[in-house]
Formats: sequence, C-alpha cells, structure tokens
Amino acid sequence: MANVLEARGITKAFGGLLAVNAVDFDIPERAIVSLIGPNGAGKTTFFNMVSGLYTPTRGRFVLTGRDITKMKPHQRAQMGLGRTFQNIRLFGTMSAVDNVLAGMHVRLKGSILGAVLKMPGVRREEKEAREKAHALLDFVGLRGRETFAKNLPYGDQRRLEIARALASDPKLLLLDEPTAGMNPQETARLTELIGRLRQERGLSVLLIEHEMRVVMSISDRVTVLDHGEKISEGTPTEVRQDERVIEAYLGTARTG
Ligand SMILES: Nc1ncnc2c1ncn2[C@@H]1O[C@H](COP(=O)(O)OP(=O)(O)OP(=O)(O)O)[C@@H](O)[C@H]1O
Repeated sequence: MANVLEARGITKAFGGLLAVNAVDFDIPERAIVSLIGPNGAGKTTFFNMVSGLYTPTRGRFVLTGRDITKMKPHQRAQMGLGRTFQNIRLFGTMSAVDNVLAGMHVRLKGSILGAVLKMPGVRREEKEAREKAHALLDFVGLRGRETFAKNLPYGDQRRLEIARALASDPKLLLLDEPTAGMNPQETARLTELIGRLRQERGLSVLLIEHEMRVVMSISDRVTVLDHGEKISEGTPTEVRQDERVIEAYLGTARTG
C-alpha cells in the first residue's frame, strides 16, 4: 500500500539536546498510526516538524510523493495535512459553524472584491461552504450547536477542532492528545470518531496519545520514542510485548 507520509532520518537538535534523533517513519494510506513514549521522548517535537512548525535539523518529509521538508505550515495544509493541538485553539466567540468555515479558508477561492460585489460565483461558493461546514458538524456529532465555541462542553470542543481540521480536506490528520482531559464516555466516543475518519473518509491519522486503551484499540501500528530515538515499532500486540517498551514506558504508563 502507498504511504501518505514518509519521514527519513528526521533529527531535531535544540542546542546540544537531540529531541528527535534520526527517526524513519511511514504512514500508509488509510492507516491509524500512533506515536507513544514517556514525557520528553520527542513526540510533540516530531509532530511539530511534520506540520511545519519546526524545521528539522536533518532529514526529509515526503507527503503523497512530494518533498514538503521546506514548506510552511499553510502550504502543507493546502497539500493535505490537517492537525489539532494539545491545547484547544478554537475561536471562542465564534459559533461552531464559523469555526469550521475558518478552517476551510485554505481551500476557498472567492476574492474579497467578489464578496463585496456579491458576485454569483462567490455567493454560490459561500453557500456550498456553509452546507459543507454543517455536514462536517453532523459527522463529528455536533449538529445544530449554534452557541459560541467557548460555551460548548469540553469533549464537544475537541470534536469541533476535528471538524475544523477536516474542513481543509486533509489526507492525513495529526491529532495531538485528542482525549486529554476527557471522561471515559467522551474518550470512548472520540475513539469511535477516529475510527470513522478512516472508515468513512478514507483518512490516515497520526495520533499522539497517552491513554493506552485508545492507542491499543484503534492503531494499526504503534511507534515508540524514548529520548528522541525510535525504540520499537509494530502492531499494538508486538509493541506491548517488547521488553524495551515495557522498561522505558509501559511499566509506568496509564493502561486504563
Ligand atoms: N522549543 C524547545 N526548545 C528547547 N528544548 C525543547 C523544545 N521543545 C522541546 N524541547 C525538549 O525536547 C525534548 C522532547 O520534548 P517533546 O515535547 O517533544 O516530548 P514529548 O514526547 O512530546 O513529551 P510530552 O509527553 O511531555 O508532551 C524534551 O527534552 C524537551 O525539553
């Protein structure tokens, strides 16, 4: 199966500290892949390099066959990379649907002049965008929530972040600790939603997640980082039985 993302020899040095050290990493099409490891292992740093917030010190990223290593975050978004953040970054005093529309702007073509003149093409595009935004809210289970984003329950805000990320039609979605701070019911619903991203939308997902029940239940492959190095990679069952992983991480991790 083709890979959506290929990372080769990815390294990030902060001064003398190698936060990520020569990591190779593939994400196949329609795969759910998780990155785990103890605090400070380099997960977020790796993630920030995939999305373009950090430039690797060495190494190369290829997204759907194109080298994106030197591209800026918004260019990567246009090429099919979507992400959510560990700390929710919604527009608090905008409605749910307006948050999703904001996520769509990387794809909209209409000019400001066109909008001012109310040109038919632009009006049609706006209408279609609004319909699509409502469909995405339906998909994540937020139909008809017209309140400000900041007034939504926490679990719903996380789902809204995913709807906003989907608005740019990504091929690969990066989710940074999507169940952080959720209760068990919210976690179960979100896990199901992640499965539907692949099932119903054909997406690949890269997940950073501390909740081992989530990781082990939905991942096709798990990669384990420790001190910036890849120490294990395989199916959840393989990784769970790997002595190095048990020693470095699972012995102390939250296993539910
Ligand atoms: N901007 C930065 N400047 C300097 N050092 C950094 C920076 N970002 C991360 N580090 C260091 O790089 C290492 C990897 O950190 P990173 O946040 O990627 O780990 P993590 O696996 O995501 O941890 P956590 O599970 O706590 O989020 C740590 O030692 C951290 O202190």
